[in-house]
Amino acid sequence: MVIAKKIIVVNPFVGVPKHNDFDIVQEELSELQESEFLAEAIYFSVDPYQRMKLGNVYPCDMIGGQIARVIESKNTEYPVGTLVMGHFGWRTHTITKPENEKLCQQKPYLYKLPDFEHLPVSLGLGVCGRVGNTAYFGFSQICQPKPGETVVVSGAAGAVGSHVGQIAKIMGCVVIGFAGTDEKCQWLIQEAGFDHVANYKTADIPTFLKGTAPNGVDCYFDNVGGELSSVVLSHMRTFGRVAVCGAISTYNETNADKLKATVVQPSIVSKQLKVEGFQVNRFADRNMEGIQKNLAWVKSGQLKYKEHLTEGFESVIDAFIGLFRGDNIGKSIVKVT
Ligand SMILES: NC(=O)C1=CN([C@@H]2O[C@H](COP(=O)(O)OP(=O)(O)OC[C@H]3O[C@@H](n4cnc5c(N)ncnc54)[C@H](OP(=O)(O)O)[C@@H]3O)[C@@H](O)[C@H]2O)C=CC1
Ligand SMILES: CCCCCC(=O)/C=C/[C@@H]1[C@@H](C/C=C\CCCC(=O)O)[C@@H](O)C[C@H]1O
Repeated sequence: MVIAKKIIVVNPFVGVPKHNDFDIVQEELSELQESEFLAEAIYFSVDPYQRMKLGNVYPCDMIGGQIARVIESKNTEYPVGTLVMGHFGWRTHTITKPENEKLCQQKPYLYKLPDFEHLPVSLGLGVCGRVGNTAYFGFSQICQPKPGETVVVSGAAGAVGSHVGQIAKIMGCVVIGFAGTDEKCQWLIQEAGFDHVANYKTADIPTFLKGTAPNGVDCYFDNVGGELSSVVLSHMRTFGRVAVCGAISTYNETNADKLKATVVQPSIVSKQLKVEGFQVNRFADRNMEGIQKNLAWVKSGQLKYKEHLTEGFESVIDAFIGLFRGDNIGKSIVKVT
């Protein structure tokens, strides 16, 4: 009999998640039924949405994607040795079957990894997974960029942001990024090929934008929301497009006054902006197309990736808290064993 270790959340998060919001428990797994398989976790994904998408019943299992290997199987489509991406949560062992898709909010719930050749399988959680698809579909479909246009990316040194900026360069745009440390800004210029960057914690943002986007911003890919985004909106060009991907600056906010909308409507009306939120689930039926596109860019060297790797099952809690301290450059992942 297999005993799985899993992380549960014991109470709703208040403000930044804390270690004592979590507990580690064991679960006895039953025998495999027809069409089920047993998967063993290799890497966990660490993502901001995990702060926002738990249900109303506590304790509950922590949600999350993982790369896992099939170690026992009663499903011919998923023989022993198959590598999968699955939304199994933070747990070492999982018994599942493809039909469980209907029980999961995340789409797709489960798929076999394509052949990454010499590249690490952990890329299936980042640049060649749903995060990569967030960048690829979110930017290309929502921003509809054209060569020569000026693109601003917030959260630029993170998993999604660093990817969006590089696609924008591939598409011939001028790319401006905002990140939270000078080290991140340096990496964005030197490695990721951004044209201009600023540390949003220390820069005079209006002056920086006037200097780097004198004719205004055509596309804004927003990962953070809040005040920074209000300033960027006021620097948009007529008919600019805004892809609202996330709002991490608000996820831990407990002061209700700070969650009231800053007045952005005059910018939207006067510049006739198109502002559209999206969730990558919308593009689930094109999941493999996006992965193959990003994989090809990685293989050709046009798309660089960086992973922020933490090791050990239990350390995933600290890696998660670290997202909100800005610990990571690129994709935060945890090697489970
Ligand atoms: N719509 C969708 O389908 C999806 C949306 N998302 C969203 O995209 C965004 C980026 O996600 P992802 O790339 O995975 O995460 P990141 O890799 O960007 O990691 C989080 C980063 O956010 C920054 N950050 C943390 N707190 C704040 C704050 N208070 N204000 C501004 N920045 C902050 C930190 O960087 P720094 O040092 O620069 O502050 C931190 O490193 C998130 O908002 C997420 O929710 C992600 C996936 C799918
Ligand atoms: C106000 C809440 C905004 C949350 C925005 C956000 O981050 C939404 C994300 C999910 C998204 C998760 C996608 C990629 C995560 C990659 C790793 C993985 O687990 O596969 C998608 O599931 C729909 C949004 O809910």
